[in-house]
Amino acid sequence: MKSDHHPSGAPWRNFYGRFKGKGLRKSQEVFLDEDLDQLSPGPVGWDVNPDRTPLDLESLFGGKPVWLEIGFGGGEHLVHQAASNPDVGLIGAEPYINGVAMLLGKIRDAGVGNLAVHPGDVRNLFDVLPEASISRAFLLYPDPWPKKRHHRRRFVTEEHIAPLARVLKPGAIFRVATDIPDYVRQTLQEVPRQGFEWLAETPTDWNTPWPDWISTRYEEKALREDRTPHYLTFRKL
Ligand SMILES: C[S@@+](CC[C@H](N)C(=O)[O-])C[C@H]1O[C@@H](n2cnc3c(N)ncnc32)[C@H](O)[C@@H]1O
Repeated sequence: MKSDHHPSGAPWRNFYGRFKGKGLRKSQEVFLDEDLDQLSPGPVGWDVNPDRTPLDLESLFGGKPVWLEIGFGGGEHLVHQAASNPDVGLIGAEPYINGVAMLLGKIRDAGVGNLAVHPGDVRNLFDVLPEASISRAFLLYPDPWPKKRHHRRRFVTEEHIAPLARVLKPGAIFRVATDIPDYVRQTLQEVPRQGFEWLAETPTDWNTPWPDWISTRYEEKALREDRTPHYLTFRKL
């Protein structure tokens, strides 16, 4: 069933138009318009594809394996992975408009061309990604929703993980980082229910970062506030 998380179904330019005068500096607005026009392969997702034709990842990335980062925040990890893995195509999804602006600056500085942006809710992207098309997914410091009555809004619930599981290839890796012990609990409970196994010793233990890790803005904040990062690795069955 198709979900409908972006009510207007408007083209991406209108999506940005809605943010004009709402916290973005003028230079960032221009920057977004110009850079998204020039960005190769450009924005993806059904906001730019209201007919929801499945994305042709072959023509987007020339047959490279495709990795997905969900909620890339300021984009530091996404650009790092794109720069370190030129033989991979990266897609990042993030509805936070200032985050998209920050990412575009980093893409420009790093000069990476193997990165596509979905400037919106990843659920809209799931609707247009072909089944078993993604080789790796990252969920880094997802919104914690600390109150018990809000736990069902967390990303690691069936609503999000079932469509993620659909688009991942069998054997694909799904990495989750969080500094919230109760988020670890819920992740270990919910993710395996959707057809994943936890690789408890990858990396060596859950307090050791992955070898290719760079810290994100939220991880830096957690460390400053004395919270301990946890790194969980799952494999899609
Ligand atoms: C706590 S921040 C972490 C940002 C970044 N990953 C980091 O570690 O610095 C969580 C991010 O997830 C994004 N997010 C929340 N729900 C999302 C969704 N459904 N699709 C895509 N991104 C989402 C938020 O906008 C926010 O930027």
